[in-house]
Amino acid sequence: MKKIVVIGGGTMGLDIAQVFAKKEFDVVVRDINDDIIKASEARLNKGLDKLVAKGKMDEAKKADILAHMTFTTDLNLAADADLVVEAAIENLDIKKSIFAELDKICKPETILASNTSSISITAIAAATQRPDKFIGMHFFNPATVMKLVEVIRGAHTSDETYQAIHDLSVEIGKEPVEVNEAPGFVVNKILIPMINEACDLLYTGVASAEGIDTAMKLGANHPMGPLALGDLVGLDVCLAIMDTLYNETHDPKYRASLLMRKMVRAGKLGRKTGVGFYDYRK
Ligand SMILES: CC(=O)CC(=O)SCCNC(=O)CCNC(=O)[C@H](O)C(C)(C)COP(=O)(O)OP(=O)(O)OC[C@H]1O[C@@H](n2cnc3c(N)ncnc32)[C@H](O)[C@@H]1OP(=O)(O)O
Ligand SMILES: NC(=O)C1=CN([C@@H]2O[C@H](COP(=O)(O)OP(=O)(O)OC[C@H]3O[C@@H](n4cnc5c(N)ncnc54)[C@H](O)[C@@H]3O)[C@@H](O)[C@H]2O)C=CC1
Repeated sequence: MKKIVVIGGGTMGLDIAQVFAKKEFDVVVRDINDDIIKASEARLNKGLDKLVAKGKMDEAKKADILAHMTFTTDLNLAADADLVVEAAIENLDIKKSIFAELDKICKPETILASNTSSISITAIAAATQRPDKFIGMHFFNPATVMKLVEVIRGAHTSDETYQAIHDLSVEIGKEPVEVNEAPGFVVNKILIPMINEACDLLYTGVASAEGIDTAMKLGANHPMGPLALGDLVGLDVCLAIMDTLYNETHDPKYRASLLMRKMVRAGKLGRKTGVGFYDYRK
């Protein structure tokens, strides 16, 4: 495997691309317009500069990573890719339309992977003529730091495709866990309802945001509190995951918190919009 295309240069796409580029794969990041692509490239430069300033990376490695990355709005650059990892927004119809197009553009051997947080791999794969070469490759935020990759088999994923993505995950320094398709897979089935519960605690006035987060940090030894984590993930992503869990199971325990939905409607998505449960604009 040599050339990898990442669809979406947002929170996850940019970090995933960086992980591959660090291991010297040729990576293309594709997003929908020039402004977003420029902002994504600027975020990459800023992030790498920070690592250099902290002495965690030297200038030569930074230059090497940049040399392995291309930013574009042109999906046709995926024609000769060995792998495409999609990290666009958490919406089935959008993912299906992206993969229907990729299926026509990419060479027949290209593996198509989605970084979806919760959506059925089988449902997305149905937009293509190659469901055997379709798989979930689910990274965790921040993807440059978190060790896990959930490797998710859809109904038609071949063993060959599974093995290729398992081996690639090991090659980039991650720890793969094999997962059979189910809404939310493993981590998000547990983690996102916890964030949802934290929203309800805040909504019902049981404790302040700081109080809830401090309680979970000190009482459960979590590295960050659930509300701060919701802000890191993005409340739009959390809400999309809760809605998938609910719509797939109709189990009321997965009903999204009214506060979470209200905040998404208000555009308070967390770090990416500058405001969520906390204010990041300073
Ligand atoms: C929604 C989904 O589908 C799935 C998901 O992703 S769910 C979310 C999963 N993620 C989590 O649960 C994250 C929980 N939080 C954590 O693990 C930690 O708070 C954290 C890794 C984010 C930060 O860790 P921390 O110890 O508080 O901060 P810090 O000391 O600054 O960072 C630890 C290391 O990560 C690095 N780091 C932190 N954030 C980083 C980033 N965004 N980019 C690059 N490096 C980063 C730091 O440089 C540091 O590296 P060293 O160990 O080499 O010094
Ligand atoms: N935020 C998180 O913590 C995690 C998110 N995910 C999943 O990763 C995916 C991306 O999430 P985020 O990066 O958080 O979202 P984001 O909102 O930060 O970024 C999404 C990006 O996709 C772009 N995009 C939308 N349509 C596109 C298209 N047709 N082609 C190319 N780019 C397109 C948007 O312009 C945006 O830049 C989602 O499926 C999400 O569920 C998975 C793991 C963790």
